Amino acid sequence: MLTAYTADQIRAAEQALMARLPDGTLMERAAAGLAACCAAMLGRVYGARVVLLVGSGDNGGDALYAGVRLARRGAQVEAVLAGSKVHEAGLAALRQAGGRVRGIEAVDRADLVVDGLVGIGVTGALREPYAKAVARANQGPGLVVAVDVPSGVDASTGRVPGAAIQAHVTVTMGACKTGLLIDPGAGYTGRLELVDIGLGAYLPDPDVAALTDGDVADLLPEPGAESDKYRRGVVGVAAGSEEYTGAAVLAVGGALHAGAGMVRYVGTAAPVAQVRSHWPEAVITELREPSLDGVGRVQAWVLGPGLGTGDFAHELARRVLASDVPVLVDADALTLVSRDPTLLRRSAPVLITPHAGELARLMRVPRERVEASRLEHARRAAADLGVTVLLKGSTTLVAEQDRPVRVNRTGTPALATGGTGDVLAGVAGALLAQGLSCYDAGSCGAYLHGLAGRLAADGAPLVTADVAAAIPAAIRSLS
Ligand SMILES: NC(=O)C1=CN([C@@H]2O[C@H](COP(=O)(O)OP(=O)(O)OC[C@H]3O[C@@H](n4cnc5c(N)ncnc54)[C@H](OP(=O)(O)O)[C@@H]3O)[C@@H](O)[C@H]2O)[C@@H](O)CC1
Ligand SMILES: Nc1ncnc2c1ncn2[C@@H]1O[C@H](COP(=O)(O)OP(=O)(O)O)[C@@H](O)[C@H]1O
Ligand SMILES: [K+]
Repeated sequence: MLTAYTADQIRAAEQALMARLPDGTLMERAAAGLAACCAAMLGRVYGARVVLLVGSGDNGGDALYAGVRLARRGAQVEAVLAGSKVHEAGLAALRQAGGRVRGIEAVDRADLVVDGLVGIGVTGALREPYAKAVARANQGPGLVVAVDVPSGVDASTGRVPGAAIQAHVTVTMGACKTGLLIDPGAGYTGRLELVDIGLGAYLPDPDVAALTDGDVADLLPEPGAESDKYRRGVVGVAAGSEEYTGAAVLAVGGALHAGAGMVRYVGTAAPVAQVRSHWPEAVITELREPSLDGVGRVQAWVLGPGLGTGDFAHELARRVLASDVPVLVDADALTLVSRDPTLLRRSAPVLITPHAGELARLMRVPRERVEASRLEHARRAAADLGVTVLLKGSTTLVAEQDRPVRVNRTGTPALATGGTGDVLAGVAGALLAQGLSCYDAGSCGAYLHGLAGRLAADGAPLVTADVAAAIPAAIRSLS
């Protein structure tokens, strides 16, 4: 599990650790790790042009001391001092090692730019002259390594209120910061490198966490010798309509490939015909009325993809949500729920799977506000609605009250294509039916969906149905 922390959590841990160590030890460790990463990025240090962007805090100190180490290995190190003050001891050490102070134009000929403008101490949008320095460094020819956090990214939230460094690599000290995993900040981070400065024992419970292959492999249920199709979990899919038949096919496809013992599909004539021809293994009930009578027992429902938002869909949604099993609420069912919040009054678990626009509608706020503060809105929706929230997007989040928000890191922009959300609903629904909690089903579902998206795309545009078909390969790739 990759765990991440807010700036306040990191500061508290650093203070506890620092109290036991001689002054300067942590910065020394940070600088040593940073210099090693810089050297690896450069390949050859001797003769390389390294430009340090130095702000007025300890983030600048890290950059200066890393610069000292690189200068001693023969790099030509230049420091651009952008702050109202500077870490004086660091600057003196750099000068002694042969480093020089230069103007911002130095970035135009840098092989490597080290962004030490600001780290966890940032407040609000970058001020001048930092913002101009950032714009110039982003346009320059050199590789860019961010110290601790790309300057301009809020370490605790991932918000980017103004200019920010676009890093190729971010070398983060002691522990990962929340803002490096959450968009928009995650999009500025590049590859993430963690330098161990000995903080581990002092860290509290994480703010957010990202699953790894091993975590997902451990969480996924494995059928045992005593399994039968009912014990493995039956997932009900209430999706599709006369107008939208494809969503039903994709959601059932996702569920079938994610290990459900059986999929029961309910829908009207047109989607029933499509589901029947694509998936002979699904057990189908054709609905003339919005009723679940005679459908048979399921362990979890997937409700909503392509369902429509008329009276028929509303009544079907009401009946599904009146059941006593977990329900995944997606797409059109989210529209129904935002119109009629009483639908969510139930005691069994609910996993909602909105994208930013759907969550904005549910929370009655502008979409841009959700996009800018995804973490805050996912958390707030989980608390206000009393449900588990899977907020889709370039980094998908799974929020549940009193748990670290799970961030999915397997996604790929190739998934930004019609119908992939329907597949995800089926996959996560199948995991719910197999007994995973909403929190685990949502986060493992997003993880497998992302891996499957990568496998299906393999460097080219993907066809959505291939994402469902690639779920078994994604599961195999975990071990
Ligand atoms: N503590 C430790 O043990 C360790 C800490 N470590 C390192 O220290 C870093 C934290 O250092 P920190 O606390 O000095 O804060 P930091 O991020 O340098 O920024 C503060 C300065 O930024 C400025 N500033 C703020 N907002 C701004 C804005 N919008 N636009 C422009 N400027 C703005 C503000 O300047 P001022 O307004 O005072 O001129 C303030 O002085 C941490 O990220 C890690 O790299 C590691 O070495 C490991 C050990
Ligand atoms: N840029 C991106 N990077 C990674 N994943 C993405 C990106 N854009 C969209 N996705 C994923 O693609 C899926 C799209 O789902 P959704 O918005 O419901 O679309 P649809 O309704 O067409 O199925 C979600 O799982 C989302 O997380
Ligand atoms: K920085």
